[in-house]
Amino acid sequence: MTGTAFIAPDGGVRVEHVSKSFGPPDARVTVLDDVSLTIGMGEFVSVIGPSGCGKSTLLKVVAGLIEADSGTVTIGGEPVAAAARDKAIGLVPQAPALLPWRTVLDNVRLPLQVNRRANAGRALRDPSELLTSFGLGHAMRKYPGQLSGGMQQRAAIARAFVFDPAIMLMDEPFSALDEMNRDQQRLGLLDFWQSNRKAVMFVTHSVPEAIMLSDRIVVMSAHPGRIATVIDVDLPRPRAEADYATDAFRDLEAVVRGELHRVMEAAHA
Ligand SMILES: Nc1ncnc2c1ncn2[C@@H]1O[C@H](COP(=O)(O)OP(=O)(O)OP(=O)(O)O)[C@@H](O)[C@H]1O
Repeated sequence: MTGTAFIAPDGGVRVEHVSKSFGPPDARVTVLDDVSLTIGMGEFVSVIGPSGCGKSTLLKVVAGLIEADSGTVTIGGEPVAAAARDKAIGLVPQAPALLPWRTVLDNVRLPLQVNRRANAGRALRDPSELLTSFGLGHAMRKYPGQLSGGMQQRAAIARAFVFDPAIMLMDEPFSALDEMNRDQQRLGLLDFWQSNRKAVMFVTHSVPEAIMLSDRIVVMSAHPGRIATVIDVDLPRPRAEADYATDAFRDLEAVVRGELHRVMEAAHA
C-alpha cells in the first residue's frame, strides 16, 4: 500500500465522540468529553482554548500516541493506529527535537533511514528540496546548534513532511519563538501549505495565528474539554502578511476573542 493511496479521496480526519480521562479510579479527571470533529482533505483547522482544556491531549489521540477511553478516530476511513503505522500522519511537536550531532539535512533524512519498511513503494519527499522550500537551502550542512530557534523549528517541520503525509498535526510549533520570528515562521508555513495542501490540525494559543492559517477554528472549553464552537475563517486565499491589517481580519479576531472570553467566563461561573 502506498502512502498516497492510503487516504481515500473523501478521507481526512474524523473524530467521533472521543472521551479521555486521566488519573486513578478514585480521582479520575475527564480531560476530553465527547469530542467530535472532522478535518477534510486539504483543510487547515486550528484548535484554540484555555490552558489545560485538552488541546494537546486531543492532538495526541488523533496522532495515535494515546488511546481514547471511548469514541473513534479514523484517518481516510482507517483506524488511526493503521494510519500511524503507515506514516500517513506527520507530527510537529512544540520543541524541534533535532539531533545536535547530525547536520540539518541528516536530521531531515533520518525518518527515511529508520523507517525503511514504511517507505517501501511510497511517495517520499526529497529532504533537500523540502529544506529549500522552507528557506533552509543554505543551512543544510550546518548543525542545529548553528541555527536560530525559528530555523530549527522550520527544519523540524520539513522533517515532518518527508513521508508526504496527508495529515499534519502541529502542537504549538512556534510557541517558543519571539513574536517577530514567530510571524515569519507562520507566514513561511502558510506559503508552503498553500502549495502543499494537507489536512492540518494546528494547536495554538494565538488568535491572529489561528486566523491567518485556518479554514476553521475550533474553540475548546475546559474542565472537561469540549468543543464550544467552530468558527469559519472565510478570508480569501492565498493569504499574506497584508491580511492582518484588513477589517475582515480584525472582525474575525473580535469574534474569536469573544468566544474565548465566553468559555473562560463559563469556566469561572
Ligand atoms: N498523561 C497524563 N496524565 C495525567 N494528566 C494528564 C496527562 N496528560 C494531560 N493531562 C492533564 O490533562 C489536562 C489537559 O492537558 P493538555 O496538555 O491536553 O491541555 P492543553 O489544552 O494542551 O494545555 P496547554 O494549552 O497549557 O498546553 C491537564 O489538566 C493535564 O494536566
